[in-house]
Amino acid sequence: MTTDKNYAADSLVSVVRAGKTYGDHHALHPTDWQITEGDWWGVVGPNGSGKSTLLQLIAGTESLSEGQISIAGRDIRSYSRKQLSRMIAVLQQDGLPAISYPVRDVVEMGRYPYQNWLGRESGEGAHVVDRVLEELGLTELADRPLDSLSGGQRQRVALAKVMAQEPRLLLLDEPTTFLDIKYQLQFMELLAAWQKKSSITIVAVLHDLNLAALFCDRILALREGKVVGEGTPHSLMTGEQIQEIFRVKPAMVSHPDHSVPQLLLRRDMD
Ligand SMILES: Nc1ncnc2c1ncn2[C@@H]1O[C@H](COP(=O)(O)OP(=O)(O)OP(=O)(O)O)[C@@H](O)[C@H]1O
Repeated sequence: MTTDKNYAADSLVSVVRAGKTYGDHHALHPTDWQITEGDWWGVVGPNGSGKSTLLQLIAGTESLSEGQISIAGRDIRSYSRKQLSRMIAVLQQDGLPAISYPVRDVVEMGRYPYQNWLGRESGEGAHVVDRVLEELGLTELADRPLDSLSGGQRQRVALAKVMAQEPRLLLLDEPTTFLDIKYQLQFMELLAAWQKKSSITIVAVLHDLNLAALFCDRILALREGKVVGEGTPHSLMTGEQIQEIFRVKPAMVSHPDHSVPQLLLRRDMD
């Protein structure tokens, strides 16, 4: 195993001058970012600011135009796809299509990185699916086809599938977009419980800044393909910085239970 010299000892992910260009358009300008193992990062920014691009580069599903990304001290390009999927799981905003597969079968697909070419797995693996179904309250739905579930239940199954994958790093791209407020909160609490138990590292692109402030340890803000802020919710979510990043003037309040900054939108009174 080759160890990369830019790798900080406690970094799970090391992003060094990493950039992505499509034609002559810089989707992501050269970016530096260190993600410490066990942290929960929120990635925020306006539409088209490069959030998904950054996530895809870390997931290894898009190739770098410049710079380097290392996962656990090794250049991402040196991993096979199967090796990467034992380390990294990705969940999109509409994590699973409404197909007629039973819930259990879908969650079992998360075990693919651990199966041999016959689709079999040795050791503990077989129990993982049962445990995950139980933890996410899906045992009773295990035999139901996915297309008979609500969008919120389906996103919970998508979470179960990535949990069954047992990754060290979970990348989420706007995972709560299609969920109502109850399911949004439930989804984030399930993530929080999982992180507490397993010290998994989480990177979540979130449009909802209030959810980001409630759940994330740290926030990375992008604008026009560049990092324009990085820090704790307290340090990043000030009225001035929100205005700088999003070009809206919010009213900021402190959450009455958790003392984190929360944002209220203001109507344009002019
Ligand atoms: N495959 C592609 N080909 C060409 N341009 C792309 C491609 N993917 C992204 N881009 C461009 O790169 C820029 C960043 O896109 P990206 O999807 O990373 O932004 P984002 O912050 O995730 O946006 P949103 O919040 O709207 O999802 C945009 O201008 C987008 O049009």
